[in-house]
Amino acid sequence: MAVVPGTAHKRVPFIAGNWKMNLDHLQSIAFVQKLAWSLKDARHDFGSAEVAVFPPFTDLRSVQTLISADKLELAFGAQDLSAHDSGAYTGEISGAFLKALDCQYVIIGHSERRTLHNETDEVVAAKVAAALRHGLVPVICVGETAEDLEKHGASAVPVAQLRAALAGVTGAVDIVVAYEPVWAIGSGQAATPDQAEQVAAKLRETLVEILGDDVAAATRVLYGGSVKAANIASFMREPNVDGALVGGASLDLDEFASISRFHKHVGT
Ligand SMILES: O=C[C@H](O)COP(=O)(O)O
Repeated sequence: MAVVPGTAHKRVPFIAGNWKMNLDHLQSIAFVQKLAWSLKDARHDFGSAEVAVFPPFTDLRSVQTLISADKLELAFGAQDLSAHDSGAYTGEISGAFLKALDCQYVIIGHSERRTLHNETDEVVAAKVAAALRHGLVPVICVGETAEDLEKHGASAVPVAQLRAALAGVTGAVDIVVAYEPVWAIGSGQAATPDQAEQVAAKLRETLVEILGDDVAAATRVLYGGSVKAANIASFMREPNVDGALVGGASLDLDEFASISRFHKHVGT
């Protein structure tokens, strides 16, 4: 299969820690330093699994400085961005500013933003477009509520949300898709690996339809929702699950380092 521009990752497994509104900039420095040491001590192969943290906006400059000064192999991104590039949008953060801080990634459409900040599918699509405009890789979150699951089954809402998020997007784009069933987030009740795989496969089919075979084959689809060191290996065994978006467990250094080294659990 020819590798098309924008598909450089070729689905290297991706472990992403979404800190949500936790850890200030001083705590972020200590955490990232310890995480890097812990993975280095364990001889983590960053080529076989990319590890990224998603701190609050106020931490990003500190994380950038540390990663660049110490040449750490960790990636980082923001938890949101504005759909606008600049102007009178008090409190918002432009993708241009994130790019200037060397962010590679930005989470878009997390269910907490959809619910707590009334982000509609249209807003999510505008943010995806903004991320791509600024050379950031959007980590597009989709997922059904418990009610959606009961009414429509698992994949209908995530697939519809992905279609909406990609409105107007074509060609060789670098994106990541995170399937996060809302009922599994922070609940301690993760989806089963089989449930995650079924939805991930549907999401990949949707990517094929919208972006074509090559881009779909190179796009990473993550599972998120109560991922822990104890269950990561079971998700990573699924053919369409390429990593995890981790919330609570990404704040526990040993746990997150262990999730990042999921290979050691495979086959156990
Ligand atoms: O962005 C991460 C997700 O919301 C998952 O959170 P969780 O691992 O605490 O369930």
